[in-house]
Amino acid sequence: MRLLVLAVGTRMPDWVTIGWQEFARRLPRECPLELHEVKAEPRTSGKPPAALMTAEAERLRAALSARRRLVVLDERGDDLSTRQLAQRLEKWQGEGDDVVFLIGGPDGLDPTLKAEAHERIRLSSLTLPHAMVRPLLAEALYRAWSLSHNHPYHRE
Ligand SMILES: C[S@@+](CC[C@H](N)C(=O)[O-])C[C@H]1O[C@@H](n2cnc3c(N)ncnc32)[C@H](O)[C@@H]1O
Repeated sequence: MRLLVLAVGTRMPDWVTIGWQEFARRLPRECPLELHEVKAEPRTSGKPPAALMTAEAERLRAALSARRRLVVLDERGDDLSTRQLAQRLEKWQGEGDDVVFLIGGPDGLDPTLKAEAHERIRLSSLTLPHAMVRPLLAEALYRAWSLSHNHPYHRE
């Protein structure tokens, strides 16, 4: 199983890239965590947020492969404990599909993408900056993997 994070926005600040890499590189070869970025629509275009999100959704869809489980990161999604996330990862691994985690841009994700997703999860009830979600998600996935594999990073 591959874990792919598909995110709106390129040219992230260094702290985002460093934070992402810090955790993504810890995942083992049999469960790699990869990042794929699509361009955000320029916020200077004067387009309304819905039009910006539609354009970004087209780019996200173009980057999606056919056989994958789609998980949307959304502040209104389901709350998962680390154990629940670990159980999800184990289940997805058993099903054999790659898992794609979608992170929206500054205005969020187009509602049609949210509707298409198999799951919607949140990392907090707070609205987080989209850039910050990347390292937080990488850490959460590494922690969940650690729990499943009895790795000292997270044991219960
Ligand atoms: C600034 S937020 C967009 C907020 C926007 N008002 C909305 O309704 O989605 C940008 C992206 O970051 C992610 N995000 C923000 N807060 C999150 C949270 N608490 N949990 C999970 N993902 C979050 C989502 O993917 C969202 O599309």
